[in-house]
Amino acid sequence: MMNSALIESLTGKDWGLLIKGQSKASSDQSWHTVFSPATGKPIARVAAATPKDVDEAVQHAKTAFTSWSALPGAEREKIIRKATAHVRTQADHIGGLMALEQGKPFAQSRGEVTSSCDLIDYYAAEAVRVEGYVNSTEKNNLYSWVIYQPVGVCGLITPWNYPVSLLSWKLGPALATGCTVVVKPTEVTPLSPLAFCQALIEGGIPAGVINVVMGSGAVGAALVEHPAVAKVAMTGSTHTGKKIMAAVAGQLKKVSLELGGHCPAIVCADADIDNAAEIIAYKGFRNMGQSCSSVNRVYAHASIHDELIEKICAKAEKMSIGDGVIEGNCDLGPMTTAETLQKVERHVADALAKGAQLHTGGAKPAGDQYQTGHYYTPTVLSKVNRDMLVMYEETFGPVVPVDSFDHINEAIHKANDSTFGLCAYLFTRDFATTMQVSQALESGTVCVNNGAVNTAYAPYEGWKDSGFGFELSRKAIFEYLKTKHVKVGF
Ligand SMILES: NC(=O)c1ccc[n+]([C@@H]2O[C@H](COP(=O)([O-])OP(=O)(O)OC[C@H]3O[C@@H](n4cnc5c(N)ncnc54)[C@H](O)[C@@H]3O)[C@@H](O)[C@H]2O)c1
Ligand SMILES: C[N+](C)(C)CC=O
Repeated sequence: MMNSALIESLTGKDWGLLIKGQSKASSDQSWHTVFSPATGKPIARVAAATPKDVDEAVQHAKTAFTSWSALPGAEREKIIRKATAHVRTQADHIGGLMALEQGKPFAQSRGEVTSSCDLIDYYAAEAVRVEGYVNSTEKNNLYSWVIYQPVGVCGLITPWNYPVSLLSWKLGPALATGCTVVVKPTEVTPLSPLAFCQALIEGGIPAGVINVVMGSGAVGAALVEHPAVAKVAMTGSTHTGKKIMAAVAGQLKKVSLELGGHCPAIVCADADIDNAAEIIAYKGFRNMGQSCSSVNRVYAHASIHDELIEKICAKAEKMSIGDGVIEGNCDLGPMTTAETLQKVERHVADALAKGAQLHTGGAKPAGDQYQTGHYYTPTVLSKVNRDMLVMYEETFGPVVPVDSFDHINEAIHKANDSTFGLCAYLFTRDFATTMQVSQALESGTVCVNNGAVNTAYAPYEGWKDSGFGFELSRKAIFEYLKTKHVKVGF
């Protein structure tokens, strides 16, 4: 729980851009206000960067690249680990800002900060493992080896649902490989990623290696288009991802895009139904469904359809909802933005108008304390079909629609009938079904009988409109490296 002294220390301030380790106002003195999703009240103001500020940040990152990339990997590892150790001491402060601006309950926000440090440490360990290799050649006096070198200045553009975690996925490999960065957090939740970067710098990351520019999508566009930015890593909507692809087309820079999802869960007749219900409720409702890997639609075998719905509803109804700044251990907070809440309301209304059945939720929670903020109750629908928005558009809210199937091929067909391909879930005890279905699903990640989509050691990449380019695992390292073949004759 956040005490009033902590809340007071975090609110009502002006936060500057972070350029070469210095906090500064934007060149045109413009500010952007950040609002609380729980109360609708202003929390703080952040400087809104101009293209001139973006250029300044990139130039400092470019200068810092020379010395940071020249450090031995072991030295970078030491500096990064010292910095994350310092960030951990600031977890209340950074997690508090996240709870205030994003709505995620304080305990979960704080946990996001510390797990992000763990992830950056995972990559710090990789700094000494950027290895090349030697080839056998066509002649005895010819030598050939392949080495990897950091790409240079990276533009890291992030969304509001996991404002620190999704930044750490990019910062970790970028810093470990010797790249320097300019971060453009979303305008909705800029405070926690800014404070996270500030703490890394206080902890010893040299000035200029990490810079932060805040502001709207136009600031992101200026960063993407800057000729000295060698690589862009962005997490966000498919719509913005496509705009970034169009913008970089003229410059041919490296890009990785983690975009939207519409993740299916298939529950077979032989599944452990309690486990399936628990994971579907957790993945469908946690963070108010504002996750790219949320369970967005369920296909349940007809024989267990009703039982599964009953069990998901029981989990949903037990979830506590509150202002996660005050009730730091509640399960769910408000949704982050008014637009996302409106989208959820529109999706549920559309489904009901087209014949869906509402089992639980479908409205704001009762009680005066929920009427101002962006609150919504976890919602379960059945009798859904492909004509309903909720079955094909990313809802990004706490709604689990459940359809049924008779034969597994029907479930596979329905699961793949999507423009997205980020994650999919399967619940079965049968090994052959596991092999057949996981092979057939058009998705970058398939989780069978579990919901732990993101682990440091496994690659994460979307298929189809969910983007491309790796995050997490050793594979992400190569997103921040250039390959060089050196061929020598004596
Ligand atoms: N695949 C994943 O790993 C993953 C993870 C989390 C969220 N997401 C997706 O993110 C979306 C929600 O986040 P959001 O609403 O912040 O997304 P968004 O696309 O609106 O914004 C993401 C970031 O891009 C910036 N931006 C906007 N226009 C830009 C432009 N023209 N050029 C450069 N940058 C620009 C924004 O300011 C923000 O910082 C959802 O679609 C969700 O699925 C995907
Ligand atoms: C994968 N996760 C939950 C960290 C963020 C996706 O939105």
